Amino acid sequence: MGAKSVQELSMNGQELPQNYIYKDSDGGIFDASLPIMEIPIIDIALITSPSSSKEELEKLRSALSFWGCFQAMNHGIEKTFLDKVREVTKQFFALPQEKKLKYTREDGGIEGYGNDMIVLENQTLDWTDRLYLTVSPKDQRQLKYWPENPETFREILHQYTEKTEVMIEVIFKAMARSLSLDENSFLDMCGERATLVARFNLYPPCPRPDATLGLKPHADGSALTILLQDKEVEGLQFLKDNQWYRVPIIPEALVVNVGDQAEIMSNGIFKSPMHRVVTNRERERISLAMFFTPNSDREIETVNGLVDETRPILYKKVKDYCSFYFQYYQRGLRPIEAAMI
Ligand SMILES: O=C(O)CCC(=O)C(=O)O
Ligand SMILES: [Fe+2]
Repeated sequence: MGAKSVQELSMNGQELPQNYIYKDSDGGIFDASLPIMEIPIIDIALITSPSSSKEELEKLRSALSFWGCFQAMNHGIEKTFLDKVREVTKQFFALPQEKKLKYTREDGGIEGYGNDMIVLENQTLDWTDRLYLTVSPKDQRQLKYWPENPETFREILHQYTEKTEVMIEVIFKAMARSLSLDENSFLDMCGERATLVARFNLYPPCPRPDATLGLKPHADGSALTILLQDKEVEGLQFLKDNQWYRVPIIPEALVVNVGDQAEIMSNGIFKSPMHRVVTNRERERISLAMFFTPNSDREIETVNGLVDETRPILYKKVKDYCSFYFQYYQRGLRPIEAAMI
């Protein structure tokens, strides 16, 4: 890692480096008392079978068209297991710095442990350290970046991967059914070797929550993202009609959001929502995002059945979307705009 980790900066308690500060933040826009979001709650058990509850499917369609996200409950992953995932995440970041450096991201690489990647001069940096790992397909795992400490880290991540994959399949099938499409429409387009990437995020306490962001505003480049939030510390916010909303914590729930590639596949019916993470002066926050992304050699386009005279096609075909994603992200631009017709 070139620069110091955010964790080290946080522990030093010195003046914040200038490149973490938003010059136009105007004091206080990030930690203003924003409204709490009335984020829809979807019962996954009710959308699992082909004979799913019509009502719950309609709720899903409406949640993803309005907000682009929901809290998943009753998803089949034990509460105690989610706690274990949070625990190993915290334990990893709590290791002494020299132990974590073993997993450091290489220059020009994406996987591994590090802080915000610098792709632009004058970029405002995110107040976060992260560990980024491809978890599926299995033969794509680069185990040299997988922590061996805490001892159970790898096994828990492996199990969490399998559970998340089951959930993603259920959700994608239900999304298709909610639009009266064949249930495999979206999954088939993603391909058999779709990628699942785990991003563990640590947001250390920050002396200037008024002028820094844990994560700058962005929409995910994935098709779908499953997020495990910190159990106690809030920070995630979604944007809707120019207003930011705080996401409430439900410890046993997982936050699911549409990514740009599912917005494209659904011809814009499902929205890939803008979101950001604010920092906290006193407490650190962790989260784990699982990004489900079509294989990079797949052409992604609007699926059959979602284009007609009233709804013309909105997006071009895209391929290897994530390869240009970061350049846009760091400029504060939306990569999906490059795909708009
Ligand atoms: O930490 C969070 O709550 C959100 C993380 C996120 O949006 C991401 O990793 O893309
Ligand atoms: Fe995100």
